[in-house]
Amino acid sequence: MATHPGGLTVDAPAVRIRDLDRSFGEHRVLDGLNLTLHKGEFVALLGRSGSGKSTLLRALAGLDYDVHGTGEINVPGKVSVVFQDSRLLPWQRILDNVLLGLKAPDARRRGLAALAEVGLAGRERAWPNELSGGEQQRVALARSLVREPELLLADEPFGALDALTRRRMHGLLRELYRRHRPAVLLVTHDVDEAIALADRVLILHKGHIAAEQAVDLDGERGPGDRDFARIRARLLAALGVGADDDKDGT
Ligand SMILES: Nc1ncnc2c1ncn2[C@@H]1O[C@H](COP(=O)(O)OP(=O)(O)OP(=O)(O)O)[C@@H](O)[C@H]1O
Repeated sequence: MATHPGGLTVDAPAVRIRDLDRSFGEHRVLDGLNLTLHKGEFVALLGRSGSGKSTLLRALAGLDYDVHGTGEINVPGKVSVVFQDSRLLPWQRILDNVLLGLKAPDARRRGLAALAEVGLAGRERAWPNELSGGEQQRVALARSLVREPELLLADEPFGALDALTRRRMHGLLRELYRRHRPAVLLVTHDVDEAIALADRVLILHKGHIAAEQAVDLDGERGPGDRDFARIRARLLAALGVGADDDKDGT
């Protein structure tokens, strides 16, 4: 908690990044980047291929061992990460994958509850290779949620799924978010996915956050909706993409 000079108490943000630089050798990828995420806020990050989205996510997750960098990063104690591939251990059953490294007296009960939440009740003894790609991503979400993160980092979590499965996963992620309320940073190439899921969309360009767009939509969010189309057009313009070029995202 922080206190304003006037005595008003406000929540500290979930994420605060100041002047972040990250370079691979001579190649500076992030350049004076500033970013704040509020507690319980769902933010999507768009940017052209190679713009540094994964580099930023890895910096937040504390996984950027091979990068030179400076800047200030403040994240909460409990951070979970979901990647494009589920990264399940093939020799561990589903429940053991969910509980990996989790030390809690009621871990098993929590693991089973998390599996039920992602629609995999009864599958706890299955092996990862017995599950479809979409089901494996459900397990990855359960593994993240069972840790009750204050910040969920997701790097193209649905990028490898077919369109229908992806839409189902959107509904699931939004529902899990509504119930657990972590702050979320979702990296995606897909403008429609960003609008469908996030409350704010950021665009990473030339090493910093070059544009931002609030998604002030209520209820169901579909590409047929007029306000959805308005936000989409703005984001595509900020990305420098013509609306007709974007059939496959950025
Ligand atoms: N380990 C590394 N060594 C050297 N350069 C790297 C390394 N990882 C990333 N880069 C470079 O850093 C830049 C940003 O990469 P990054 O993966 O963060 O981009 P991205 O926006 O996530 O791209 P994409 O959308 O294609 O996944 C790229 O030019 C990439 O080649």
